[in-house]
Amino acid sequence: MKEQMIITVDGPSGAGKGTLCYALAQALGFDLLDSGAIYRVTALAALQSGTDTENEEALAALARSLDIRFVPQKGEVEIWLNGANVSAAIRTQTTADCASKIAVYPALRAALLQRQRDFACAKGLIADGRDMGTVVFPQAQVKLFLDATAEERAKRRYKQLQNKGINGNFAQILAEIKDRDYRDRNRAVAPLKPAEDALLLDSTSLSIDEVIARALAYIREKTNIQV
Ligand SMILES: Nc1ncnc2c1ncn2[C@@H]1O[C@H](COP(=O)(O)OP(=O)(O)OP(=O)(O)O)[C@@H](O)[C@H]1O
Ligand SMILES: Nc1ccn([C@@H]2O[C@H](COP(=O)(O)O)[C@@H](O)[C@H]2O)c(=O)n1
Repeated sequence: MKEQMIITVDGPSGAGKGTLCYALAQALGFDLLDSGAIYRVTALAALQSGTDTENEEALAALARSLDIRFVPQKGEVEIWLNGANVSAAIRTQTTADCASKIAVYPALRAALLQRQRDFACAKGLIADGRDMGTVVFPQAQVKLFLDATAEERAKRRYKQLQNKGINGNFAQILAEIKDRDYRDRNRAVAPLKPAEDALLLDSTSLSIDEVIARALAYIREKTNIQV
């Protein structure tokens, strides 16, 4: 059987994981797993259904029951929950905060584990998240940990909002990033941390193209992929 190639990209919010993973998936012709979207969809489902977001077992049961679909559409991937397109609804700050709060629960994480592993395929997979290299795909052939200072990540988010016509509050964005970092790095199960065999890539003073070039160079070094 052909070996399933998996490349993991972990790191904190705003480090540029989504941007890098999309570019790698395009360059290599691999599938893409946005695991954060799965946590966000679960958070949205909890908020919409009135599930108590402090009730670990209720959240795990909800996570097991969700019909989540990733639908490729004109170069983007739409995310559908129980028959509704929730691509925009899962990107709000409220959903992001709720996702990082419920992501601390071991039973919820266990309920989502196989759903993420099922993305591995013969085509190859780029997996974007917090625990891709440490927990979900410890067997991955290439592991990257993409980081940047909290200030730089807040600047990126601020600019991203401006590009959408939204005037964000820099201090608030920075505080939200730090809160999410703290929860993600300090939870008991699957905390955000580099896998022991991951390449650490600090993107603070690198352009997007420089990050992509370094990642591709490392992939060439670790595998027989010619890109
Ligand atoms: N190296 C870089 N230099 C400047 N801006 C960047 C860089 N990498 C990504 N960005 C920009 O930063 C913003 C956040 O990037 P992205 O969404 O890829 O981060 P992320 O790590 O996936 O965040 P999250 O985990 O919250 O989804 C985007 O607007 C993106 O264009
Ligand atoms: N593998 C993952 C991915 C995400 N999370 C949690 O979900 C939140 C939202 O993730 P985004 O990447 O879409 O911003 C994130 O803050 C994490 O708390 C996770 O725990 N594990």
